[in-house]
Amino acid sequence: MNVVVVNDYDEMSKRAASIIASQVILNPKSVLGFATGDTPIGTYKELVKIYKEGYIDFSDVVTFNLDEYYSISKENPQSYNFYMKNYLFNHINVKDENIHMLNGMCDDIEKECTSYENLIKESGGINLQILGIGRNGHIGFNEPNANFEGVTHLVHLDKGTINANSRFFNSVEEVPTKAISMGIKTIMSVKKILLLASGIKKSEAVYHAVNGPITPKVPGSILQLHPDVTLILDKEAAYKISSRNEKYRNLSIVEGKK
Ligand SMILES: O=P(O)(O)OC[C@H]1O[C@](O)(CO)[C@@H](O)[C@@H]1O
Repeated sequence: MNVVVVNDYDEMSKRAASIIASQVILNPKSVLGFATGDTPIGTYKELVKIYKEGYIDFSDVVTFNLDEYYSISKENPQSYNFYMKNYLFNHINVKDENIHMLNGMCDDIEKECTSYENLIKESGGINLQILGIGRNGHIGFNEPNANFEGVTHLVHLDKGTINANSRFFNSVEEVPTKAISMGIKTIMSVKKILLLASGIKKSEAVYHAVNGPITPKVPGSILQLHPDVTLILDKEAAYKISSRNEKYRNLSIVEGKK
């Protein structure tokens, strides 16, 4: 695992956006995997900025998203479909037909999951997957005790995740209790992973993902077995790995582009 520590959220976002931009510049037909949540919002804003400056062309890029709440319509402002349009897709020249998002209102979940897996395979596989990490160590919506062999499937959300995500809803009762998510096996089959984490609340999860035993109790720990993972952490998210593990004690702070 390649661990990069930057000062703060803004630097994390700029650095992540420049990695995604380079991927697209080097391979305009890239297949990108996107995440949602608070963490990548700044990255998407930076990416839109780079696009508006004329440096990147998304017209041949294909996208897949990690997950979607079940059952929620794509027009619902709490949906990840809405989020992606709002923060990214409405502002860049990615083609609608190249955007793939899970349908949180599908009638047949099994069919939805199988066809999503097939679409990923037909696209040639994901070149670069952006990941966040939950406070409980989840990646995508693969909650603790997730099956490491799992592909896209219906997930029952953990109480901790429901509570953490209630900040996006009017009340905790409104948070969906289920979601459809790429599985751990789907995530592990991508070519390159960029995991972003910011803030002290992520510090424990990051520590266990990077330094702990590889265990379904911390789904993110499986990433230790992936051949090409870069973590971009701000100082707070890196706090526990750098204070508890000699190997990471002297991680240098990489100055982001101002
Ligand atoms: O960035 P946040 O809001 O802390 O969420 C962490 C992770 O949880 C999810 O929202 C669940 O999929 C991810 O998209 C995200 O990376």
